[in-house]
Parts: sequence; structure tokens; C-alpha cells
Amino acid sequence: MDTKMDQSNPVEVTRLGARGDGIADGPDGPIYIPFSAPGDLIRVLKTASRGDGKVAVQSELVSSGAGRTDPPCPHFGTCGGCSLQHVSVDLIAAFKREMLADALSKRGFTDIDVAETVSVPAGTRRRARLSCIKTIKGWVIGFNERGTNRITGIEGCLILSPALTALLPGLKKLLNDLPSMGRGGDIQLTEGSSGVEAVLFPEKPKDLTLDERYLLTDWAEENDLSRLVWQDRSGADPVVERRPFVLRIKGATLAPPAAAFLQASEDGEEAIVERALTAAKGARRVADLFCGCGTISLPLAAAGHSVHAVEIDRALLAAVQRMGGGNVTIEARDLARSPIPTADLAPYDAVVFDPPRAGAADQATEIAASTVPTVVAVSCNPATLARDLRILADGGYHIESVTPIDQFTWSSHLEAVAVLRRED
Ligand SMILES: C[S@@+](CC[C@H](N)C(=O)[O-])C[C@H]1O[C@@H](n2cnc3c(N)ncnc32)[C@H](O)[C@@H]1O
Repeated sequence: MDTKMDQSNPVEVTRLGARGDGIADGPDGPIYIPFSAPGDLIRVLKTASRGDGKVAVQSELVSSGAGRTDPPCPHFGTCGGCSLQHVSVDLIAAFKREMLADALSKRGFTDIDVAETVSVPAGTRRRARLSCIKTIKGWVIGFNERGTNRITGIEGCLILSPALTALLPGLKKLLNDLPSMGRGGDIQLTEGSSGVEAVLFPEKPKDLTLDERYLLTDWAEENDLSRLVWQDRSGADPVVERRPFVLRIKGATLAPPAAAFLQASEDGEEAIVERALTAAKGARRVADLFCGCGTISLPLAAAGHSVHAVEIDRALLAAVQRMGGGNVTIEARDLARSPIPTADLAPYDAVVFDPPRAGAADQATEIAASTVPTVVAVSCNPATLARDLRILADGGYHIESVTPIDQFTWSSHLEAVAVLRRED
């Protein structure tokens, strides 16, 4: 239920919260104030309950804090893609580092020296899933608005790489002539080393007509795409592959299947892989768990390690095997239901794990009881990372380093890499 606040007393924003909202301490607990920055004085006009406090649903900026900056994008505030454009880059880096330190301290790690944030600049995001909807005024393509299903139409986007942004205006025209797209769906764009992959996901399964195939093929040609894929619930239809879609990283080549998981930016990927390679130096046998299409496995193999790559998705594994040569073995396995048991980890000199947001508590428990000398934990969720590190530390691992990698510019998301060594 909304409540009116005393409007005469502005409150001071002292910090940023996990969702990127500014937080002020009110008389009844924290007040979360969207789009505010530390140091701001804010008059809160209307609130609603949220968690341990309140969220401001109507507020007025009285004066700006030192960390506030002008948001560069005209869509900021409505488009749900970014929540932190109004905060300076330095402050965002400090906030992300603190966010990781906080998550760790909640699990009892109070004396860990979290490394400086590796910040990936705007304009370098190489992978985006856009929503699209047909309206009476034409197609709208963009990201969902914050907290709603509405789509903010965008003509450009400051977080995406120039190659992806350049495709946005032409996409609208393309959809006009593509009846099989129905009333809407998603479009995933990924920039690889051989050009852009575009994957169209219609809301409802539909076979393309011959004319639509010609249209899409011409569009791929005009825009020099690497490949264009039509993907509905019945499967992926590779309409055109003008050049094999590949990504090159640290002496390795990845050949992901359509719309495969990839790290959001090349710089972020490089920061992760570099840390895994450094940590694994001297290790002969390495297990890469939740390996995806080989982002970490293949550079490890290229560096001469013998890699066992494990993943639930067989299409991704097939891509790892195809590109890995003799240094890589693969295993299809659901690591959440059936983690690799401690005894089977004995042959490895290092284990890398990079699970989805839920983390890998059961797998961490098996590793914690093992004799593996080195563990590298990669995660996009500080809370589950901290939980998994606690399991490993209780099993006798020492955290050598933890690095926040901010490859989700202007959002409150965070990637991180931790390196652990067995103490005894
Ligand atoms: C965050 S991605 C990491 C992929 C890869 N390491 C990379 O950097 O590109 C997580 C991967 O875990 C896989 N995965 C999800 N649930 C899984 C499970 N229960 N068992 C094994 N793999 C799983 C996903 O298919 C995805 O490839």
C-alpha cells in the first residue's frame, strides 16, 4: 500500500543497493530510491513497502551528490536495460567491488582483499537479446521497461557494440516484410570474430515461406552477417550461413551453435579466461565444469592443458569437441542433480566451474572434500558465489584472489572470478 511521506525533510542517499537503487536511511528503515546516487538529497513523496524497508514511488531531486552524472542515453529511465547511467564510472566500479565484498562478508569472509573492479567500457557488449512487438504504428524493437512487459523502442543503444547498433534501424524494416514473425518475439544478436549472428525467435512456431527465406538471405548479404537463424520451439532453422560463425580467443577458436551462451563482452571474456589460464599454470589435467561452448576449455587446451569439459547441453559439448582436438574430452552431465563425486576428481590438478546464477553448491561440496590443488570459480551471482566459496573454504581451500569483472555496464549485474588453492 502506498503511503505519503513527510515532504518537508529530504533524505540523503548514502549508498547503492544490489538492484542499483540508491538507499537512504529513513525513520522506519531503508528507503530504496530508483535512479538516485550517493550524496543526493531527495524529497520522497510517496512510498510502497519493499523487503526490509520502503521503495520511493514518487520523489524529487533536491540536490545532486558528487557521484551523479548526466545519463548519456535518451532512453535511460524507461528502458530496463540500464539502471546506473546517472552514476559516475568510478563510483560504479567501487560499488561493484563493495557489492562483492558484502556478499563475501555475509558468508563470514571479512578479511578478503577483493581486487579492483575490471571495468568493461560501454559500447562493447557483443551479445543482446532484444524483444520486438508489432503495434498499430509499426514494429517496436528494444528492451523491456523496468518491472513491466512493455518494450521501450530504441533506435540505438550505447551499451551495444557498433556492429550490433548498426543493425537496429534495418531490423524494423525487415520485420515489416516478415509475416511469419507474427505479433512479436525476440531477436538475439551476437558479434563474433567472423561477423554478426542474428537469431529470430517468433512468439509462435511458424515455417518461413520461400519469399521470406529470400528476404532474410538478402538482408544477411546486405548487412554482411556471418549467419542468420530462424528458431522456434520446434528447433533452429539455419536460413543462411555466409561464413562459419566463430570467435577467437587466446589461441583458440570457438564455433558456438545458434544462440549459444557466450560471455557478454570480449573484454569480460578475456579477463575471465586470463585468470583461469594463470591459475592453471603447471596443471596437467584440468576439469572445466559448466563449460558452455568452450570459452575456458578451448584456451586451456590451446595452452597445452589436457581438459575434461562437462556440460548439460549436448549441442554445446559437440562444439567443444569439434574445436578442441586431442587435448579435450567431453562429458554430458547434469551437474546440479549429479555432481562429479569427490573420488572422480582425484586425477585433476585444477577444476574450473562457471555455473548459472543458482551456483553449484552440490558440486562445490564434492570439490571441497577432494585433493584438487587449484579451483577457479566463475560466477554472475555474488551471493551464490560467496555461498560456494564458503563450502570450499570450510573444506580447506584458501581464497587466493577474488576479482569483480563489470561486463554489465550500467546495470547492477556483476561477474566475478575467484582462485582458490588447497591449503594442505
Ligand atoms: C554461465 S554459463 C558458462 C559457460 C562457459 N563457461 C562460458 O564462459 O561461456 C553456464 C553453463 O552451464 C550450463 N548448465 C546449466 N545447468 C547445468 C547443469 N545442471 N549441469 C551442467 N551444465 C549446466 C549451461 O548450459 C551453460 O553453458
